[in-house]
Amino acid sequence: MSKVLVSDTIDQAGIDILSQVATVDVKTGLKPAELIEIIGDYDALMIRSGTRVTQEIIEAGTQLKIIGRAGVGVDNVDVPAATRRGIVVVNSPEGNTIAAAEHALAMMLALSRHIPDANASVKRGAWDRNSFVGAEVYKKTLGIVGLGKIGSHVASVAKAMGMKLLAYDPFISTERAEQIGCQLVELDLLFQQADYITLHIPKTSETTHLINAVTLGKMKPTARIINCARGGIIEETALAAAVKAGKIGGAALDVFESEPLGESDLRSLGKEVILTPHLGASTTEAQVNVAIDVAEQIRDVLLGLPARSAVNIPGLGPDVLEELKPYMQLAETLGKLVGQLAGGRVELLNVRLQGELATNKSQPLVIASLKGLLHQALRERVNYVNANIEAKERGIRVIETRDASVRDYAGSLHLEATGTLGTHSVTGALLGDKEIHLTDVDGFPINVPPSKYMVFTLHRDMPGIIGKLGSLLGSFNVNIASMQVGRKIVRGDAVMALSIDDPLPDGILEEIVKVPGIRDAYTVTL
Ligand SMILES: NC(=O)C1=CN([C@@H]2O[C@H](COP(=O)(O)OP(=O)(O)OC[C@H]3O[C@@H](n4cnc5c(N)ncnc54)[C@H](O)[C@@H]3O)[C@@H](O)[C@H]2O)C=CC1
Ligand SMILES: O=C(O)C(=O)COP(=O)(O)O
Repeated sequence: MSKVLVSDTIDQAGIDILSQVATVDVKTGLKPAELIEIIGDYDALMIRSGTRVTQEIIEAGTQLKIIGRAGVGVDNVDVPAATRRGIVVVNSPEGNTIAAAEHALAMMLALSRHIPDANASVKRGAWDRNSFVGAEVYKKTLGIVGLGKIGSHVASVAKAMGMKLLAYDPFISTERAEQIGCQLVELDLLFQQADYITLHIPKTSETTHLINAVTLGKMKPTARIINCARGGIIEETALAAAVKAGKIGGAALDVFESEPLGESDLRSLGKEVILTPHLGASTTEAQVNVAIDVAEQIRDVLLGLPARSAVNIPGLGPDVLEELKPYMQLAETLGKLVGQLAGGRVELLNVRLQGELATNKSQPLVIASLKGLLHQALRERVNYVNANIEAKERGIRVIETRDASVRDYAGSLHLEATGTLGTHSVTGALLGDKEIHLTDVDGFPINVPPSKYMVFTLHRDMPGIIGKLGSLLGSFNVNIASMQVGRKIVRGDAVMALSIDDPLPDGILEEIVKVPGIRDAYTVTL
């Protein structure tokens, strides 16, 4: 039975799902050294933001197949290191969207009305109404940095509260922003005009310290900043200094450069600064959502199925996956076949999407083709996660082409591999009930479903050759399940595809090519 380590607090609903397929150990608060010591026993690791999954931990996780982040941000996981090792990293992109957006809105209102300090003063026994006169958000300008899932929900609620919305997000269109009721502007303009600035971006090299002494200087002295995205987007010492000097109205922070927050100037600031301990996703609803979402993906991957929200398998979102799954199986089979026909070292793989398939996303099909191609060399060490990297490291160039005009089948996939021993090509399509069929080998039309063990020959189309091959294989006790010949012209060159029940015993290929008329023979395992 597989073993899963849960190293941060997650909802029981997730544990229940994992327990269907694995032994689950919940061990929270582990020190890095403790995690390194035990991770080698586990097939999967489930975390939240509390565990830093470093390269060292990934390398110690020799059995690891998947790292599941029960939440959105994967900045605490060394994703490139996981990818190199072929470990899938999954998250829950939508499970806590509402929780995080509502926390940002709550922070904005709490900041405007001094709720935390007013509450504390009443609890201390005071009745001080003068110190806590607030400001309305109605008709104020909210600047949203990052108009993704959380930023968009913040926008729709803020709009309903009568706020004017500006947004900065270089990756979304003006139309999309307008749909949400936001005016897309440059960052400087947003900084200059906003009364409230809320951050909903990932932490990347571009966004680290996006809010610093210089950018703070561009804001209104009354502006209030909310960060429920990631610590480190704001330079905390610069922010604390700006608040202290009255250069900025205030800030509400849920996330910090280093968590838990240690010694910090922020702690000593007054009612204009509100701090919460990374609570954005901490609602009952969100925790159930993310735990189920990620536990299901871990379960699926441990059962050998694909994950729907893998962050390190490009182009493999749930929508794409559902539609392309049968074609990915086709691509992988064709990749295995063309790799074995090509033999030797493959230097170039041409992946051509034909017919209806030409309008589809090609990336997952290229990855699946490469996975198949590299299977011969790497066996189960190659997967959807590392196929691209492994191919690059082996110097395999990949060309993707599309040809919508090929109409032999609704949609077909053509792979051509060129290597040290020459060029081979195969084409396949899904027929009937999505059954894989090989429809072309080396330019010769055939129509056979692939089987585990196959033999292909290139020969001259002439009487008697099929009989000779049949009796040769019979004499070695090789049972032929099916046989088909593909030819372009009568008595020209032809290809024969044979399905056999067992692997071809050693030494027989050499006998096959001795049959007069047979020029080449290949045996493949699919
Ligand atoms: N405080 C908490 O507990 C939580 C924090 N988060 C964090 O909130 C952030 C946003 O999450 P989602 O909305 O789900 O992500 P998302 O991926 O839906 O949206 C992020 C948006 O930021 C934009 N963006 C990327 N780089 C940018 C840049 N340099 N400048 C401006 N915009 C940029 C993207 O185009 C995208 O539209 C993430 O950092 C996530 O980790 C998420 C959930 C809970
Ligand atoms: O989902 C995210 O990105 C979060 O920041 C939530 O973090 P958490 O799961 O509460 O540790």
